[in-house]
Amino acid sequence: MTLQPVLSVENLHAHIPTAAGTIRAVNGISFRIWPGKVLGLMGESGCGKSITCLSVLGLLNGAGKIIKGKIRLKDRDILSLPTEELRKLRGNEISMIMQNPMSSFDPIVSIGQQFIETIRNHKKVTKREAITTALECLRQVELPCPEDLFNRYPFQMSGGMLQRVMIAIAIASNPAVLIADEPTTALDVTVQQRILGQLVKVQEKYNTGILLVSHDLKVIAQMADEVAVMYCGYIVEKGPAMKIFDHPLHPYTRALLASRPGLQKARLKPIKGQPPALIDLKDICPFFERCDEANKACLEYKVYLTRYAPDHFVSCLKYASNQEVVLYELA
Ligand SMILES: Nc1ncnc2c1ncn2[C@@H]1O[C@H](COP(=O)(O)OP(=O)(O)OP(=O)(O)O)[C@@H](O)[C@H]1O
Repeated sequence: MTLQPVLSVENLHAHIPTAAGTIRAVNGISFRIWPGKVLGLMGESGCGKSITCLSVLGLLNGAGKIIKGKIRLKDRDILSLPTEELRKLRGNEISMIMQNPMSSFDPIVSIGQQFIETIRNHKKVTKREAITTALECLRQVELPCPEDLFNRYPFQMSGGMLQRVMIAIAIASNPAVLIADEPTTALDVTVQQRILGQLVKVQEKYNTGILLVSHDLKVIAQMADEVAVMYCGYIVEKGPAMKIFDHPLHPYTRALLASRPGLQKARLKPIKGQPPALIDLKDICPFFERCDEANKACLEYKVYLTRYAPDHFVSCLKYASNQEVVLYELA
């Protein structure tokens, strides 16, 4: 039997219309998530990571629009599903854990009530069955005294505890895919490690495929099997985590690794300049202005993400063969 990805995203474009112009937030990205594997999505702030997650979850909600592309959850075409079907899918086969757990809970409803309602929104079970499932899931994420937590309100819990409740809610449906957008950013290091440990348990126990978004390279290095590096709405490099961290190819990936506290001991070197505005982004290599290795040819040829090794992809003229580049049309 051939292994099927749990989620596949193909040539996804998502734009945000604003009064000042169109923000090209996601520009033709493709990736797959495999059962029981973690894809780490990393890149600077504003590069389109969250808009990618929201697109996959069908939660752009009018703020943005998917212009083209395909998103498949196993063999279902998510983009063609009616809103109600998509809502059922969310919280069932595809679950999410967001950066700020406090804003994901209703402050005036107890944790237990919110947990039970979420379960019963997606499954035809009695209240008693929902309580049993909820308590079991809270125990799985090693929260002490789940019965006591049931009666608490979100403000009576720490960020780390709420994040674990979010994971408990996410696993209640045994999801095929879990989208975790900066799940540990707001937490101190000890709590962060506990949350990451929980995610690994979910991944192993349920064979869940995880899309893990983080700007923390250590988190990505610790968790990801594969990594996609995003810049200005493009994936500029993609491959096994070991290759991306040990032998990065794209000048942006190398600059990003050198600029962030991560695994290397060398002194941090900030990336010069700023990313270009995504409003009416020009159709040239988005890293051109900041790249130490750029030359005139970068302005003449367009390079797509191309295969450098069987499992390693990069979009940079340096690595492209003649067949893989296209002359820009002169304006
Ligand atoms: N609701 C919105 N209205 C207008 N622009 C938006 C909106 N949400 C995101 N953007 C813009 O879309 C682009 C991509 O944003 P996105 O939130 O996906 O980036 P990100 O990589 O997740 O950043 P961060 O790491 O800071 O969360 C940015 O230029 C951002 O300013």
